[in-house]
Amino acid sequence: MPEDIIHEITILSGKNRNGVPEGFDEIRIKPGDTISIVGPTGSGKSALINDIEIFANRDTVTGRKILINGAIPPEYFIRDPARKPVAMITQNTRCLCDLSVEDFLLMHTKSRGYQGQDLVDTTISLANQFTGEPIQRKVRMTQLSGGQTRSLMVADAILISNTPIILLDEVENAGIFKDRVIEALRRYHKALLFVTHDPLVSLLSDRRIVMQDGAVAKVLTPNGLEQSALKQMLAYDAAIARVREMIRAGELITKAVPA
Ligand SMILES: Nc1ncnc2c1ncn2[C@@H]1O[C@H](COP(=O)(O)OP(=O)(O)OP(=O)(O)O)[C@@H](O)[C@H]1O
Repeated sequence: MPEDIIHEITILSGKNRNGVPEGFDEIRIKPGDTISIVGPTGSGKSALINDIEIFANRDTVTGRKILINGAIPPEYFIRDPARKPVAMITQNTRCLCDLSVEDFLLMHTKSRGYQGQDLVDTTISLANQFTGEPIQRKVRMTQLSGGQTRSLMVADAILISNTPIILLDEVENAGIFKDRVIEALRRYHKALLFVTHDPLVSLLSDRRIVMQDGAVAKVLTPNGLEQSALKQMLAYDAAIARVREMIRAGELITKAVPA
C-alpha cells in the first residue's frame, strides 16, 4: 500500500538515566542506511532499539518519540503483525514451531498472500549464505542451531515479511557471517540498526550511535575515514575464521596465522 512505504524514520530525543535531556534533536534514518549502536554494558543500547520496535511515543523510560515519514505511525503498524514494518531479531529469538523449515516458510508465504515454492527456496538459500552450517529444508524448526535460526529469521525478514526496518540485537556471536548479513541488508535496501560489541560490524556501518548513561552521547559518520582500519579488521576476521575452522576440525594450531 503506498501509504505504507517508509521514506524516513525519525528518533526524537528523550532523557538520560538521570532525567537530563539528550544532546541531539533528532536522528533521521532512511532505507538502505546501516547504523550500529555501541557503548558500554547498561548504557541503553537495547532500550534505543526497543523504542524503535514499539514506536515509542514519550511512553517508555527514555521519553523518546519515533516518527515514520515525519508523523506518528498509524495504529495498525503497532497492532497488526502482518503490517508492522519492523522486524527485531535478538540472541533470544527461538522458534517453538514444530514444522519443517520448508513447511514453516510455506505457511508464512501463504499468510502474506504469496504463492509458490520459489520464495521458500530463495529464502533458504539466502539464509545459507549467512550460516556456516547449511539449513536442510526438511529439518524441523526446533532442531535448528542458534546461528541457523538467526540466519533464517534475517532471510525471512528480508524476503517474506519484507519489513523495511530490521533491528538486530547482538546477533554476532551466534555463528553467522555478519558481513554477509550487512551486505545483503544493504542490497535489499533495508534500514538496519544493530546493537553490537563487535569492532568489525561497527566499522561496516555507515553511522555509529554511541550510548552513555541511557542517552545518545554521539552520532559518528566516518565517511570513509575508517577504510584502513576496516581493511585491517576484515583481514583479522578472516584469520580468526580460519583458526576457528581448524579448531573445529580438530587440528593443532602450531604456527602463528598470518592476518
Ligand atoms: N534513558 C533511560 N532512562 C532510564 N532508564 C534507562 C534509559 N536507557 C536505558 N535505561 C535502562 O537501563 C537498563 C540498561 O539498559 P539497556 O539494557 O538498554 O543497556 P545495554 O546497553 O543494551 O546493555 P548490554 O550491553 O548489557 O545489553 C535497562 O533497565 C533500561 O531500561
